[in-house]
Amino acid sequence: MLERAGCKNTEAMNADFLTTDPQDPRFSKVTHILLDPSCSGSGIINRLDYLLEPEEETDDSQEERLIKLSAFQLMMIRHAMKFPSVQKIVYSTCSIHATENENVVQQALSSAEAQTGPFTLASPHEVLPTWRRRGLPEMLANPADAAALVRCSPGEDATNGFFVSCFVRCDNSGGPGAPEHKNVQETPMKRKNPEGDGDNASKEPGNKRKKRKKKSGNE
Ligand SMILES: C[S@@+](CC[C@H](N)C(=O)[O-])C[C@H]1O[C@@H](n2cnc3c(N)ncnc32)[C@H](O)[C@@H]1O
Repeated sequence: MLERAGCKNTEAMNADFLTTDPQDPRFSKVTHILLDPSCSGSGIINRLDYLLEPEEETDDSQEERLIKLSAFQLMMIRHAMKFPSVQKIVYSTCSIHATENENVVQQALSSAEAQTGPFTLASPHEVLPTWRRRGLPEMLANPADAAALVRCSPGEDATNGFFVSCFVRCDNSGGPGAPEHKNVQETPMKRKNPEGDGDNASKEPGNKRKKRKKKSGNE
């Protein structure tokens, strides 16, 4: 796949990212990390879904699965933040659930690794600025951060459901490289309805569509 994409300066590794040592000299020049980890895949619209019998999945079991996935996703971001030269980390999912999206981003921003980096969200003008649908403000400690997040809503954006965020290491000095806002707030998680009950989420057809066969993740 890398070859087909024309990548010339890449080396594929078959390894568990969480077991890689950020201090390994091989990674000392890693400046950018693209993290697209396993997720629920709830944003993927399968046009053949209607042929399958919906599998009963209780709200509790779905919630439990999302919580497990989000804990893993958060671990991946926190691990990425430990790489000494990393300047930019893009975290994406093909999930429509705030549990795997805004909530993970919020927890990552409040993590010890983000404070140490320090890392914050890239400014909205650096993250697909012309894309209209942004994150869910009501799921974030600082609602203004929603503008830095990108959402794609199946059925509304002619796409599958997708979510993109971008963490950047900020300049501690407050100099030209410093981002406009810092992520120093603790996380008052708004998780009563983690699937997003705000303006954008309530319009997401993916939240309403019929239950799909349970998958372990979109791997
Ligand atoms: C959503 S898919 C990525 C799809 C990829 N971006 C593409 O376009 O083909 C998630 C991938 O993360 C891999 N993955 C899950 N846990 C991992 C880990 N701990 N270390 C490395 N890769 C992992 C899965 O095997 C899977 O290939």
